[in-house]
Amino acid sequence: MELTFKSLLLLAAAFYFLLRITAYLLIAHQNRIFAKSHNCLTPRRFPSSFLGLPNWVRVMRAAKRGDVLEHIASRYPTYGNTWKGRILFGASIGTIEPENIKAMLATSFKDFGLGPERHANFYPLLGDGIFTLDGAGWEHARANLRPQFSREQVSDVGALEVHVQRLMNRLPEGDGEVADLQSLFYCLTLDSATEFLVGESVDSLLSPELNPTGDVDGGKEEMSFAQAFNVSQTYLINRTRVRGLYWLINTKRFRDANAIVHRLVDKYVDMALHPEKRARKISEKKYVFLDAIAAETKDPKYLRDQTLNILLAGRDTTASLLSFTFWLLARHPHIYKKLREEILLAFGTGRNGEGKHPSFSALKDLTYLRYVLNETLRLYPPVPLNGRSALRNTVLPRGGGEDGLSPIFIPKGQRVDYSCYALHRRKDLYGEDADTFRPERWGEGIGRGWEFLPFNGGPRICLGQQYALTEASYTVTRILQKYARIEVAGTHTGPTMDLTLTVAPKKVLLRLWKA
Ligand code: HEM
Repeated sequence: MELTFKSLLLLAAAFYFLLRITAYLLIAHQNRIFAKSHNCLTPRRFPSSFLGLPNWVRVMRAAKRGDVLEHIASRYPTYGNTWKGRILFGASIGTIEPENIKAMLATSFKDFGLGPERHANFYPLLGDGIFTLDGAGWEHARANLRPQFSREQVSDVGALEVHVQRLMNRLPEGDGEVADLQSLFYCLTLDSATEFLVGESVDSLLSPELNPTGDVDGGKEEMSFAQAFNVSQTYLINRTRVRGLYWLINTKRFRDANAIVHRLVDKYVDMALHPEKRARKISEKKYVFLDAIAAETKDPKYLRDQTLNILLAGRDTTASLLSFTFWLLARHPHIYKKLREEILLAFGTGRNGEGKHPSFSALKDLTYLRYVLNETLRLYPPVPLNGRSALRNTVLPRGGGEDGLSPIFIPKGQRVDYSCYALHRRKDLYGEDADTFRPERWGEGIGRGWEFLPFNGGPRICLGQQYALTEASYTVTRILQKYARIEVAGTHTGPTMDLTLTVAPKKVLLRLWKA
């Protein structure tokens, strides 16, 4: 019998599919043996018709409405603290079980990573940096950053005072006048983070124009940086939502925004490579991250990637914490009053030479302030959604079976998502009033383990935790020293939260009174 080209092609295709099916069955068999030997049971199913397409549409609709965090959190009470389903064709596992998160971040750290998808998705903005790398690249990036966060560096509240003072100068002097604190906090954290990390501040709080959306836009390069940074991050989260199809979302707007962000960072990289171009001399006692890595390599792309990753970490997270703190305080006047009493007792009003500026160690003694910040981080963790990918076949300790108490099998390549937003609102962990802002609960012995994770845990725990808490404590203290009372101004319609890689309230429009 003579074989035509067409029949040869058909034969090859059949052989290929047979090989694929055999490989699939073999892997499924091995996985079953692995799961059985670890006593794994199947997690509860999250309904996923049509390969999870309707689930994905629901997420996209919630994102448009601005309530995607609540939408995701609403799955847990119905389907258990760990469930498995499908979203946009792929298998999806979600968990808010502290034991599982602890396994991914600490006890089985080597079995989990950020995964290749995160690297490829974030690469156009962040390149190869601490937020995109696993393994040796991550270890190196983290080792370079560690000296930046020594106690000596982090406790320098004098460096913060300059920027906080500029923020205060932009607050209204007349009693009962309105300010949008959210946009000011984004400028504050950008200014202080650039000074802290690259040795020179962008000084956005000195810009004459601050537009009300939280972006600064004064026509100068550094002014459009904030806007571009927001646009780029919105694209990154949208790319994450379409999973393996992230490469389809690569518009000119995304590329332009990335280019603007890169241009600003390149300016600092250039200064680090040519210190004679610096406007200000940096104290030799100070560790400046960018200068330290520039002494190690002259590769501008490497320097840009490392710097941009840490700027991303430093700006939005602390601005989110500050914004939500004031958003909540304005809605709970008795808590504002109690917190102010603690602050005035320790430091006075700081006005006309009366009282004093808070020191690093004295700030740490303010118990109620710590409770208020913890409670804000609990209800509104700045990084509300996170996840890890399995680097090899592995196991998570909880979620299997109807009672969810048995281990579950996680195959290599599987992503597991966790929501700190939902975890922090679990009623069995925080009580029936878990949705209520009640700082006093932090005096009742809660949140000591893996059920409170605003800064993550394990070897990849946030490096900037102390710096962020110091900046937030200092800023809250200085504002409360000055203002006796705050009130929500006007009613804001539409989505109340902005979710990119971090979450922040859309606006924090407040009226402020000095007396
Ligand atoms: C309230 C403020 C902050 C919160 C809630 C926060 C939270 C987090 C979280 C959840 C992660 C883990 C991210 C992941 O899994 O990919 C993280 C990582 C990190 N954060 Fe923060 N962060 C804050 C402020 C800062 C600041 C101000 C800096 C630096 C100036 C910083 C530096 C870092 C770095 C370098 C990492 C990466 C650690 C690693 O992968 O080894 N953070 N942070």
